[in-house]
Amino acid sequence: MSVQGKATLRLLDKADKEIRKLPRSVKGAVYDFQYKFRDNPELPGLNLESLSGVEGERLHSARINREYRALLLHVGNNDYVLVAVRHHKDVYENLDRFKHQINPVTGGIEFMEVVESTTVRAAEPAAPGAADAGAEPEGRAAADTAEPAAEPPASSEGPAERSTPLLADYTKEQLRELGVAEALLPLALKVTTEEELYGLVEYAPSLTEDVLLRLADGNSYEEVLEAVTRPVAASDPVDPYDYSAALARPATRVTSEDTDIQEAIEDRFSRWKVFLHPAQRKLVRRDYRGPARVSGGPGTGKTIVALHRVAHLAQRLPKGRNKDILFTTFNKNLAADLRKRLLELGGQAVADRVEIVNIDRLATQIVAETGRTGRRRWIDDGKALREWEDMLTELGETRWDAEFLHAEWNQVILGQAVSSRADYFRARRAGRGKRISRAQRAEIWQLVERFTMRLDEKGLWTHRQVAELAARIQAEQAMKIAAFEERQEREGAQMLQHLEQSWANLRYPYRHVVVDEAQDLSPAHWKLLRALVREGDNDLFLVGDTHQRIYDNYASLSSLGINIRGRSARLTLSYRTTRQILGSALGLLGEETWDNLDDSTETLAGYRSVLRGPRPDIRGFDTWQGELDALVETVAAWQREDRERAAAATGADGEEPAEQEQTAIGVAVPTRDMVGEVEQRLAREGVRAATIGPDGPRLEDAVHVGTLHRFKGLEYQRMAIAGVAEGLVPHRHVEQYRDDPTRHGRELQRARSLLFVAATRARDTLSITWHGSPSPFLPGGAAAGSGTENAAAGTGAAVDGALFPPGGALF
Ligand SMILES: Nc1ncnc2c1ncn2[C@@H]1O[C@H](COP(=O)(O)OP(=O)(O)OP(=O)(O)O)[C@@H](O)[C@H]1O
Repeated sequence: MSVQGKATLRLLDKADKEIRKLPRSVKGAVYDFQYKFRDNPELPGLNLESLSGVEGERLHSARINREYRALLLHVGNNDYVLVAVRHHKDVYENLDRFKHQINPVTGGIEFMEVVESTTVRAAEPAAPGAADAGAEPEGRAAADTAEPAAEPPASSEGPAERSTPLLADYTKEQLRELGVAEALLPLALKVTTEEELYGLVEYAPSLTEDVLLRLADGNSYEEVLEAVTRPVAASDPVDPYDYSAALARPATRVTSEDTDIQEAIEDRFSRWKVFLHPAQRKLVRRDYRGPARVSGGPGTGKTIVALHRVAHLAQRLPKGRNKDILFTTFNKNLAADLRKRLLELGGQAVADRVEIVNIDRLATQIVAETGRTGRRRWIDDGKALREWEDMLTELGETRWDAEFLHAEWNQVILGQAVSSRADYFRARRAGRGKRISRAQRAEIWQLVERFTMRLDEKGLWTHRQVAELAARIQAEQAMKIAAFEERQEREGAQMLQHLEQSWANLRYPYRHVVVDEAQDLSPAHWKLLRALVREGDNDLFLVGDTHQRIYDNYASLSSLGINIRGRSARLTLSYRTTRQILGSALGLLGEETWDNLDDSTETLAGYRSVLRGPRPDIRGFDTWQGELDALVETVAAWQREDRERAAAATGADGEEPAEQEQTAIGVAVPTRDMVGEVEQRLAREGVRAATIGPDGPRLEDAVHVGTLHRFKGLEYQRMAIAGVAEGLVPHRHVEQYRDDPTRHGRELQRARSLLFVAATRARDTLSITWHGSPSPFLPGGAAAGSGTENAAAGTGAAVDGALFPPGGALF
């Protein structure tokens, strides 16, 4: 080791959590320590030494202050990785419990603490004096097990159950093949209770944690191998002694910048920015020979992958000032959020190269630039339908009704970006029910032409119309480019002399297009995006989940010139939702099948979480007023609890809690009227509330109230969904489509998705309530869990006794 050289000091996954839990004064000392260490690790005051005292051992300790020590792995040269910060009393005894290895399956560096008495260890804070209240998932998990309504404590199990190890069906060799850390194998095969298992995985490497919880969930060896281990296995042979090579592998979850440690100390650290899961990292960095798609259940980090992908592509652009990357999504407020987060992730240099705009706005800009249309006013579907009705009345037309024509125009003509009568004769009408003849198609086409002229004359248009027009404009542009390039190839230099300026400026606007929330885009949107970027390597990158489709847009990408075959991947580990919420939310999806944006089906197989918390609470009331009263009480109680927890986290010496996170609470209801009522009631009880509008929440620091739609893409620690009643979820108006089974089925599926989206916004706590009769989407037991308006009667749902009940069984 060179004595004069400066050192690099990185932070290993999970060590940041320990730092965040430390009292402020200790954090200050860690802050000074990392500066000094990087400048000169040999500084005498730092006492850098091999922990065992044996020369050449990798695990070192260094002095942070009188009481605390840093545990460091020496990787090679002056490269160190900070793996833990501990009180000195917890460092020097029983050294054998600290283990590190290069995982032979993934090739990543792992550090762990093997604690025999796991149950006790799990309940302790990371270090003496540390505040554990604001802790990240593990901290939450430990606290949550105290809830009486949650899983029964381990001690309630009978002696017979205690003695059978949870993973008795597996061999050491199988666990090893799945990537469980060698040092934890004996304990993993010994644990007999859920508590012990959680104690064990708290300080285990992430892969071990994921594998063990999945097996305990009842998944088979093969399933875990497929869903968890294979996606992160090293692609090259692993040398278990080469720590430098291991440091560079995606499986080593380590920060790259020195400033990351500072951010962890200052509570500005965002894990998503640095600790990508190896499966996420692979998707971000890969070179794709064409369009690629990433799917995955809610909270699996699709948006995070899209953000990193954009930053990765931006960093590889040739020097310049053009915005060569388009990053788009469906909603305006989500585009604003992406802009903020990309800046946070990549800084101004990256943000300057990226156009971030929601898809409809992009379409509007493209149309406006051509000057083809003049000033127009937007109308929504309701207003467009009234225009149809007026037109048919004026024409005395009775063969077709307005509702049918509007749907045909939206779903078939605009929906598939059909731009000529001839194309309409050929258009697929899948999902439209009633068959129509060629002569009838001719009649419909004529009426649609009349209708669009009528809107033109009145200066009106719909978003779908603009998307279709923009797609047409851009497709014409792409054809011109192709013609130009063909000519250029034929005529070469000769042609350049005769170039008109307009031809010389022909180019695709973007080199790369990245799309978030892909499930909600319409065929016209896809046609537009396809024409904005040259077909080729890394052209289009899409992330989305069709289970979360909440607008009436369906697309078959391959029929739109976007071929993702062989370039599709799925993320399966949720970073947002607890296992309990995830299981219940999956139950809301029923037995439906979902498409994969490409004429085939999509599943959520393997979708899982390693976080845990209380089971969702589901309650019924006789009337909406009774439900409202309970809702307000719940929200007030959550706020009280969070205030008390924050107060308890204040150190004994009055020191501020180390991690002060404002608890975010969301309240979703099915209708706009209910939003108003909830907001008023909360305000009356002195709870600060704000509605979520089209641009997002009107106030950050308040309880957010909105319709189910408005919660798309958002995230809350505590989430209440009220009014999940018959007639409201799904809304009774879907019954008007009873005679058209395809349409009816589609409307029902969308309503399920909407409830699924709202339920999966919750991180820790989820409450679902209803009045009258429960929504048919709530599993059968909902009615049995019903209470009455008389307060305490509303009880949590009956709980299945299984250790980790399968998805959907939790209600
Ligand atoms: N590698 C990671 N490390 C830490 N946190 C992560 C990671 N990946 C994602 N997250 C966190 O998980 C949460 C969900 O991520 P994200 O919003 O990207 O998921 P999503 O799949 O797009 O969700 P949805 O489909 O529900 O909108 C966020 O809080 C995000 O910061």
